[in-house]
Amino acid sequence: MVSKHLLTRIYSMTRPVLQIPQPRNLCSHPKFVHELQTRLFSDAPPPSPAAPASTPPPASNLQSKSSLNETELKKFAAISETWWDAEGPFKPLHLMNPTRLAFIRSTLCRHFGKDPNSTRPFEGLKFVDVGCGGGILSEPLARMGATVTGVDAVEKNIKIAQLHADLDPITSSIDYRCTTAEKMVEEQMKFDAVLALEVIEHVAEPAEFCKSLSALTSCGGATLISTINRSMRAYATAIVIAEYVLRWLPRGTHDWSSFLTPEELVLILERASISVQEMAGFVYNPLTGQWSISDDISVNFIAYATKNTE
Ligand SMILES: C[S@@+](CC[C@H](N)C(=O)[O-])C[C@H]1O[C@@H](n2cnc3c(N)ncnc32)[C@H](O)[C@@H]1O
Ligand SMILES: [Mg+2]
Repeated sequence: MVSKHLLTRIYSMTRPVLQIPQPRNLCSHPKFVHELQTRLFSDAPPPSPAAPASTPPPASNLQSKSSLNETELKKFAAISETWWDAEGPFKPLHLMNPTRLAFIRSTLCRHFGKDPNSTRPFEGLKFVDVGCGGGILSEPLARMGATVTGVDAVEKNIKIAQLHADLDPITSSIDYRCTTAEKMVEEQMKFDAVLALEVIEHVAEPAEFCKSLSALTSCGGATLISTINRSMRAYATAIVIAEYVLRWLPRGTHDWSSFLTPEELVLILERASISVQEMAGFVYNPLTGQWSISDDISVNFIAYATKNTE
């Protein structure tokens, strides 16, 4: 286990050389709880009158509840052509895919009473892959028999996803759309399983986003969300090592302060009427170059949750 002290030393030694941004230390801020609540729940009550006057909430909290974060979307638009380059910026997702698919297959087969040994266990089920990017996840889900809708806010991603899916008759059935979860809620769309993998850390309003995911999930359906923990270890590995040392991802891909801890994710899902049933970590072994499922949720983690009945 890497100590916080050691990480701090590595950080202070490498920061001037690699020009790594300082993580915003929200935890030490006296109004941490309120700031966090404002960020997670835009309907959070104001701080108590006894507390010193705070600055007004950012404009985004006062305007629409759109999940779009233009700065984040520009990052993905800039690298959209590299989605299917297994050695490009999405290499970590390509490497992680078999492991996360194993978790999805196992939890969803249990949830829907399907045979995990079948080649097409998801036959007859409707899935939506929110923030599907180039379709790295949508395609194997379609191959496992699901009727898949893939949605992404970046038009270029959808074009790449469609082009790639059209190469195979099985995946060409995927319904790709350039839209958002909240717009699909307006269209009253429902799915047996709603998946948003590695997306929540890039959206504008995580709590509202979860409410949209919940509204898209049918009664008795399942929701799967994966993301990165807001931990010192995640800062050291997912940002410093992945972006600045190994340069797997373009610098600035991830903003540490946008990460959610597993506890925060459980809380915002609970408020969206979704109960987390199981969580697992994904850990990377640099010696084998492979990811595996683990109890260690300190960096990458996934939550399998079910929609509460009304
Ligand atoms: C890190 S990628 C993950 C892609 C895919 N889910 C996977 O794991 O292979 C994040 C994706 O979310 C998309 N995205 C970001 N914000 C979004 C939003 N508010 N609504 C829909 N898609 C969004 C980005 O365009 C990008 O393709
Ligand atoms: Mg990410």
